Amino acid sequence: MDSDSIPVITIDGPSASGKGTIAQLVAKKLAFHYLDSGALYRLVALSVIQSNVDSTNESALADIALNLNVRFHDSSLQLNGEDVTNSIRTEECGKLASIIARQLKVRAALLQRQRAFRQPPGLVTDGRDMGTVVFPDATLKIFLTASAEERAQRRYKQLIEKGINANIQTLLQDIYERDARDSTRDISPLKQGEDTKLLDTTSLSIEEVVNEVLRLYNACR
Ligand SMILES: Nc1ncnc2c1ncn2[C@@H]1O[C@H](COP(=O)(O)OP(=O)(O)O)[C@@H](O)[C@H]1O
Ligand SMILES: Nc1ccn([C@H]2C[C@H](O)[C@@H](COP(=O)(O)OP(=O)(O)O)O2)c(=O)n1
Repeated sequence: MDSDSIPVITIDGPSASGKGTIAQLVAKKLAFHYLDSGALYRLVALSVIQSNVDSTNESALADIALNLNVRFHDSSLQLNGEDVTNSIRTEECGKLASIIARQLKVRAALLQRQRAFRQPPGLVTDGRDMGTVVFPDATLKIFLTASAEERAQRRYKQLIEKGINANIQTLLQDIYERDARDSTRDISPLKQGEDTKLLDTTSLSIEEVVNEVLRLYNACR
């Protein structure tokens, strides 16, 4: 099966819209592979935090991105053999990832690694530019969103459940800032492509969203 014929579902959208949750559940239902592209940017950010490399040194960050020693195993993540599953989920890491993600060399260094996840029988992947840049020929492209207030509530609940300290007002401000940074950058901005289905999940349950994505996928195969 050549790579172009391997089905891909892309789920792009702003922070805490539910992309990762929905993508993982859809991948499980279809027995497809799953790629959390945001985790790659977060791993670069974590490497910067841990090594205090200058986050404006684009070439140094591109080297880090190119040589990430990462292992994805179900829902856990190892960087250089160390479990960083929760360490990358802090808002500090998410914010730095968003700042670093504006750099062309970092994005270029992660592109082939992301595309290598396209393996039989198929791939479900979430991020900001999966349908617009990484997999432009994806079988189904979804833009998943929700109100900023709902997304702040979801992220707050999620972080507290992970034992990570959080403040709802700070989270809401972080979400507004991250939304603006990710959608106004020059390179690979977060946007709904013309061939992309909009799914506003503000008032939908996880199950309703998963069922809608599966319905859309079955309708376009
Ligand atoms: N439709 C939904 N309704 C309520 N909670 C949701 C919904 N979708 C996702 N969540 C929850 O919101 C939180 C953030 O979801 P996540 O998948 O991490 O978002 P993203 O990957 O877009 O940042 C998770 O705790 C998840 O369980
Ligand atoms: N495909 C992607 C994925 C993430 N990024 C950047 C921009 C995002 O704010 C950060 C973190 O992404 P991530 O999806 O982990 O963030 P959320 O879980 O949506 O809060 O990385 C990107 O530029 N392109």
